[in-house]
Amino acid sequence: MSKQMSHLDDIPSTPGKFKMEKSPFVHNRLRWHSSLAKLTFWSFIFLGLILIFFFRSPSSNPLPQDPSRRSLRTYNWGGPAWEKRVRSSARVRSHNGISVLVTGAAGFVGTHVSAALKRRGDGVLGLDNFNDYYDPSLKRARQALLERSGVFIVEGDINDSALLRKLFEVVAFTHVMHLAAQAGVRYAMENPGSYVHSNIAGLVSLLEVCKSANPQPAIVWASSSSVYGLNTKVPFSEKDRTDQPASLYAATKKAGEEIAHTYNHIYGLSLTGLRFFTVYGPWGRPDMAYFFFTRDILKGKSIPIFEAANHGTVARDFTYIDDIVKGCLAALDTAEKSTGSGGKKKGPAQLRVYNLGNTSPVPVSDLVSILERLLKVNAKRDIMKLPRNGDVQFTHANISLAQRELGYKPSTDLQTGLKKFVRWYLSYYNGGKKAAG
Ligand SMILES: O=C(O)[C@H]1O[C@H](OP(=O)(O)OP(=O)(O)OC[C@H]2O[C@@H](n3ccc(=O)[nH]c3=O)[C@H](O)[C@@H]2O)[C@H](O)[C@@H](O)[C@H]1O
Repeated sequence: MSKQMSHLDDIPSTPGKFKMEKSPFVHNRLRWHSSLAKLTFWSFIFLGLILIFFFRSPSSNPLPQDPSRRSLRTYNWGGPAWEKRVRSSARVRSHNGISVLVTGAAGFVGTHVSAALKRRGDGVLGLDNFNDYYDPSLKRARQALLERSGVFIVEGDINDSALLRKLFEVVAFTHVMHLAAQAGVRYAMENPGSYVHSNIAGLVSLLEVCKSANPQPAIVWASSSSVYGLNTKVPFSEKDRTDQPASLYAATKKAGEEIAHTYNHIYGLSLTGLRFFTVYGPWGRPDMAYFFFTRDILKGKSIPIFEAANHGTVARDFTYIDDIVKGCLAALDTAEKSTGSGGKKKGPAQLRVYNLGNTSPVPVSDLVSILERLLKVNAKRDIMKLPRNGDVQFTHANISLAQRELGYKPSTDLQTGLKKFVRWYLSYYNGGKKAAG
């Protein structure tokens, strides 16, 4: 940079000043031409550097502002060796096993579900775009974990229809576990486009390819407890209204449920939406409160704890990851086949929605007390008004439908689940001497 500046400094500021040189006119012209050439040359270099910096550098902000940056990324896929890996990962190794494409496989729930399916002998192929919504090194660590158990994660975006079509050409997936999404309720105000890109456009892109696949797979996908929005009747039942979302995140998940209805109705796709309630546990998401509270309590930083009007309690039906995994597997196992083929519906197909919660909401302040005991550190509590940017005051799942039809029975209370999370957290970050991002 300073070198370029010195070249720029060599150029006189006005041509008039230039003519005042003592050297003869011709010599001056030659000097002028060579200086112009140098200026042009360095300008190109400078521009080139700016462009390289723009496209290559990771954002200094951990949460990128421009969702389209993600779709600008190109991924390498294809070729005989790649296809061999895809086939081998998706190969069913148990009697009556299923072959599942897991989108968002390097994500929190995706990693746990992929590992569980692989353990019981199902074929599993992962797909993930490894975006930098939160520390991608955590996603890479999850990928390494899955690789050791024989799950290959294809690097790509669900909006890449050509890639999705290729995957279905190589493997006749019986099921899709669709967990790729832009998560987080508060971040939706910062980067609304990323929610539309992943949760709406991405879902449609995936369903388009599924509807044309032959055979069509059955699809189980992640909806959210946030679809209950501003409802006040508790516990939340699947029969309750879901037309008052409090965040764009919730609105895109609600839209997903309507889109699922459409693809089920027109093309005979078998679709099951799972409304997850604040899932937590080892290998979790650093953008979630229990995770960054742990990091900040350990650092001695104060943590913002939300409180509703008139000191009202804010509570969540925190649900442990192992319970969620059981619910996901049960949803896959009870999913009926899609009925269409070649993009045409042949008959009515299954369309389901289930709450997967814990049925025992815990105030956020109690969550902090449990963390204090487990970490043996007092938290610096900064009590704040619940922001009006997507948060709802409480969630509480009625799980009787999932209990009846999926045999879903959560068995981990928050104290037990957080103990397992803290053990993982300390060994992952302190064992490896990493700093939590
Ligand atoms: O069930 C879902 O469908 C969603 O669950 C999760 O959302 P939430 O339940 O909002 O989780 P999370 O942010 O961990 O806040 C937990 C609690 O801490 C409170 N909270 C939060 C932040 C803070 O700074 N202070 C605070 O008190 C906050 O008010 C809340 O009461 C997923 O992130 C989301 O992707 C989606 O899957």
